[in-house]
Amino acid sequence: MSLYFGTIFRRKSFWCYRYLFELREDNDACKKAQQTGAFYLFHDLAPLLQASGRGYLVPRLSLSELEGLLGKFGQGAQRIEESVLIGCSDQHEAWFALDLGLNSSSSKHASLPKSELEAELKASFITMRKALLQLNSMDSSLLFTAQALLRWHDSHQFCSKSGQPTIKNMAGSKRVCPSNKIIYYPQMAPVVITLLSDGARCLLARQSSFPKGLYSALAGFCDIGENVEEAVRREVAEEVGLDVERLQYSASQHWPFPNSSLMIACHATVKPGQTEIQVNLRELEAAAWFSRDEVVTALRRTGSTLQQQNEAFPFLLPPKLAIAHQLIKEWVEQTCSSLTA
Ligand SMILES: NC(=O)c1ccc[n+]([C@@H]2O[C@H](COP(=O)([O-])OP(=O)(O)OC[C@H]3O[C@@H](n4cnc5c(N)ncnc54)[C@H](O)[C@@H]3O)[C@@H](O)[C@H]2O)c1
Ligand SMILES: [Mg+2]
Repeated sequence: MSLYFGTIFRRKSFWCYRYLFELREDNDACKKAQQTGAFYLFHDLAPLLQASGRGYLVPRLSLSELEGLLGKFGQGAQRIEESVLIGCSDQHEAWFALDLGLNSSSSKHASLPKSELEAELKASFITMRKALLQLNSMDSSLLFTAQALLRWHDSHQFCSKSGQPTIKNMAGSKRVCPSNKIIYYPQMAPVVITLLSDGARCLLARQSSFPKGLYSALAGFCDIGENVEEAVRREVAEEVGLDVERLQYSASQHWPFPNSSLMIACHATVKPGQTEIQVNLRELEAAAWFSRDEVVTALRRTGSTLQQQNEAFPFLLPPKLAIAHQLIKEWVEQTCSSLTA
């Protein structure tokens, strides 16, 4: 079993994109790639991690190590066909993810006992929410992809038209209904996330489910038929009763919660003088304008974790991995340069 320190996930090369495309299209090539590939393990959608100092390392198994492990638990190599392709290295080492703890109704294989697996692997299956606060951006990106794909396969075992079990291709990039040939592809839900500014202040809000003191940018799922601009205007109006004046795209991020979302992050401004917030209490617990100084102080306190949270720090911002954090940081930098210009 080898351990990675997060140096594996960076922008893919041209060859890597082409290789992954080939593996998705060709079941035999994908099966062959498993022989020299590496496997990331999950148990009921929780990734296998190994505590190291203040963070986690992500263990990976070779095919022979995985076969040995399955053998110890009385399962054959056929189980490996449930794995999904999640990436590759520039040296064409393919990476797969396999969940040994899902209890799918159509799976031929039983879920393996978590604590025995953990003892055997000398590592633990940690929920993604817990791991999120301590993983680096490279590892988290790969694990988010893996979890999203594994979750999608688990919940798309049957054709919604015929009711028959669907069949996964080797890479796990699609499922097909054998009776009517309908092809199902993994899906993400588009979500807009907007940092609203009145020039001097930015608007942050919190839901009652957030950790104590945590405020974030306004977020909301796109409605069917909406474009990004419409979704931003609607969400801002629905949640805080304000009109968006100018809108600027910033960046995007795949986010695993609650299922699999594509977060589309934007900066927006309100018309000068039109800043009175009407909080929609069905959606939010609170929303308020924060000055640049207040945000700068809160950013200084926000590491990659929320561990500092306590009574002495009433105002917290999302962790570094969240795109909300990046939006807020960008706004601080922009207001700083406009102040000095
Ligand atoms: N990465 C980040 O920085 C960041 C920051 C804030 C929020 N988020 C994510 O954005 C997501 C959306 O924000 P929100 O909760 O304010 O959304 P929201 O304002 O649209 O409110 C959520 C409600 O929308 C409805 N809804 C409509 N389509 C849905 C779908 N496809 N899936 C689930 N619910 C749907 C449900 O009734 C749900 O209760 C959250 O789940 C959160 O994880 C990410
Ligand atoms: Mg919302």
